[in-house]
Amino acid sequence: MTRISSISLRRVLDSRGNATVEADVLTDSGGFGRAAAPSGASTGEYEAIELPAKEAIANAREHAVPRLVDSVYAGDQRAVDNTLRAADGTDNFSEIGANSAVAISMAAAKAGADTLGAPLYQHLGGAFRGDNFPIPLGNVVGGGEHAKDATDIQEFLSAPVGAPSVEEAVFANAAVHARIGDIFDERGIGAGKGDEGAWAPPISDEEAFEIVDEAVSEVADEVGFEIKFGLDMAAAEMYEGGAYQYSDGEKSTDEQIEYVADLVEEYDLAYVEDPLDENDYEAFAELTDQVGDQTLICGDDLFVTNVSRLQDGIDAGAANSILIKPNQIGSLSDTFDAIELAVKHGYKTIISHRSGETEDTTIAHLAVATDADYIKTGTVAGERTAKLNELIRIADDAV
Ligand SMILES: O=C(O)[C@@H](CO)OP(=O)(O)O
Ligand SMILES: [Mg+2]
Repeated sequence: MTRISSISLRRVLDSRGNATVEADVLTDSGGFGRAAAPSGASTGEYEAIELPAKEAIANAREHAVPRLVDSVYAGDQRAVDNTLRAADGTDNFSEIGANSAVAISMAAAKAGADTLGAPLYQHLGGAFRGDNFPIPLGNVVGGGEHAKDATDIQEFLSAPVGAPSVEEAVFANAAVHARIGDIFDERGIGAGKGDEGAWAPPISDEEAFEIVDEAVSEVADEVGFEIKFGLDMAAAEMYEGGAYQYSDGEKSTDEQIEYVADLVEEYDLAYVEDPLDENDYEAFAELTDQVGDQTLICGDDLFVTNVSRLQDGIDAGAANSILIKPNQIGSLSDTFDAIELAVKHGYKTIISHRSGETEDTTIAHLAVATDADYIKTGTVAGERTAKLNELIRIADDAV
């Protein structure tokens, strides 16, 4: 029996030192699941609403917990998530908070898996999952909203596209991160780290491109397989007054499209996330038309893991891949719906962490369960390695 017998909610720390929501779900037969909500800094305008942790917990205790306990089966994910939606009563979880909702949704999934004695990825994805692994995109240099006085572009991402195993891919990204640290030392550049553990150097984007390119090719030579790199431009954060604001001037939308297309060409980029503003489907479509056969153009703030925004993108031909963040939409069922729609229309899927994270490893299981093409979950910091190490364990059949 997987009927939920109790739900506890508490405030815990995230990696930025902010409060977030952790949920424990217990079932009649002793199944147990624990999960915590992550939190974004460069959040999309259309994301589900994160409430202050105390408020989210109080509201979920009042509205959601009584509806779930003794009534809903933890193994029945749709029922759990429909109950969360009904208890909330809004379309963006602004009543109980997407942070409470996603923590309960993920904890229920883990309790369901525990009751079955199955690993989470198998409970979510079925018996035939566990052989295919996503390519990890590793944030190695960054700035934007994740670090002050660093690059304009939010994330430079190592992409070990030729790695023969997930383990080798994870170690390749760590080697790229380390090599970049050495290059900074050689050049006398003092760099701290941003919210996700990437280097946050006080250099221009241009210099960052040159350094990341050098590090990636050196490590590729060492390990003997292909490593490319990509970007999260988080361009909605730069878009102000009808133009993209860079430290050395602004670019119109047409100039931004040309700039990104040139970067794809020059650096053979594997991936470009949010190169344009979150409201500009048309510009996304134009760029996708120009370079979509050479690289992934990914919508994060553009789609916010939301099926209706994704459908608009599909109709417009905007992007060819989607970033998937369960807390952007608030439940695992909604997350699965977005993935299913993406796959149906040939969009690649990238399961992603947030800049504020905990030691929770749900997204590693989600990526394997859904056969995702990529996972973006950092490179070195503990809350990032929690997910990367979990992928290695899943590959080793040790979860
Ligand atoms: O923009 C992003 O893709 C994410 C994760 O890297 O950042 P944040 O969680 O701050 O939105
Ligand atoms: Mg992003």
